Amino acid sequence: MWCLPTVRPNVSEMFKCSSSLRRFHSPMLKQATAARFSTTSSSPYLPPLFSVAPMMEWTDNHYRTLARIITKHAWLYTEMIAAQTLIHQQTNLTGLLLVLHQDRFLAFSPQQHPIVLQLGGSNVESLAKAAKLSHPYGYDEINLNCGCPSPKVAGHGCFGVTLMLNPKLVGEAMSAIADNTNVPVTVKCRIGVDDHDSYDELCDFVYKVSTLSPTRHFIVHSRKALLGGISPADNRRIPPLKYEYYYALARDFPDLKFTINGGITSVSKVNAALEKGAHGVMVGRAAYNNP
Ligand SMILES: Cc1cc2nc3c(=O)[nH]c(=O)nc-3n(C[C@H](O)[C@H](O)[C@H](O)COP(=O)(O)O)c2cc1C
Repeated sequence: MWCLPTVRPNVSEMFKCSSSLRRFHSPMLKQATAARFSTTSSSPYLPPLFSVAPMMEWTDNHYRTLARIITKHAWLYTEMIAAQTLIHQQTNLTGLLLVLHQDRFLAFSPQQHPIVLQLGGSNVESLAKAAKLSHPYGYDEINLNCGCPSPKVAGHGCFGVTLMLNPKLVGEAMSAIADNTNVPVTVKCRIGVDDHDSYDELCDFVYKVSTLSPTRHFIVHSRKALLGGISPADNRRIPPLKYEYYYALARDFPDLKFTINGGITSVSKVNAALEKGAHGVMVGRAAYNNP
């Protein structure tokens, strides 16, 4: 049995922390980025210290170009791309970085490194093929979306956040993706879905995915998803954030890395999460609305 911390993290304490932009240009962040690139089998895997979340129709090439002017070190995620789309579009994939006008699916300018490709899908073969198709572009990491509650995504079989209900499938998919790439593979998930919201079920998901595949890093949007008809936007607002689930995962799986996501809206909150022990922090809406 897994258990939550007996003392709930004191959120107001988390927010009492000096805010300083210097942190983002600090030698610590530079070192973390350099260390991550030079990871060998003998050195431990390091997750990005700070990243900008994947956001459909928001974190496109234009936004990422702007973001990279602002920050050299933040990790940038693509919008989610469905594995099936890449397969259908494979004749339009050039395999070259700089042909953005011809290849709007995978091409990006080299300045955007470090950059993560987020895939969506649940068919193991399609995800493997999509990972293979993305290989020539040189993404720094491949991430699987296990958090999207959109009925367009989650409503069509096992895709997005509904994947959390099938950890074995996610483990197999991650293993197949890893077999077709030489970069780290990661999962972005919620803390639960509908009534499947116990800490035990979340641990079961993390345990199965990490034992069935080389996934060592989970990005945790720390609220559950409600599939019963609320909009994707409300699903990012209504279910309450439960950061205690995130910190408990970081405590209970010492061999894995976890990035915290959800409701982090300022530099001081980023720093507070890092000081509290988060391995990495991902910011979504705030990084778009106030770059
Ligand atoms: C417009 C929009 C589009 C999003 N698209 C995706 C997506 O493609 N993949 C994904 O994993 N999450 C997506 N998300 C969720 C964000 O990545 C993030 O988990 C969520 O916004 C919570 O973080 P925040 O409170 O810092 O915004 C999207 C969020 C927004 C606002």
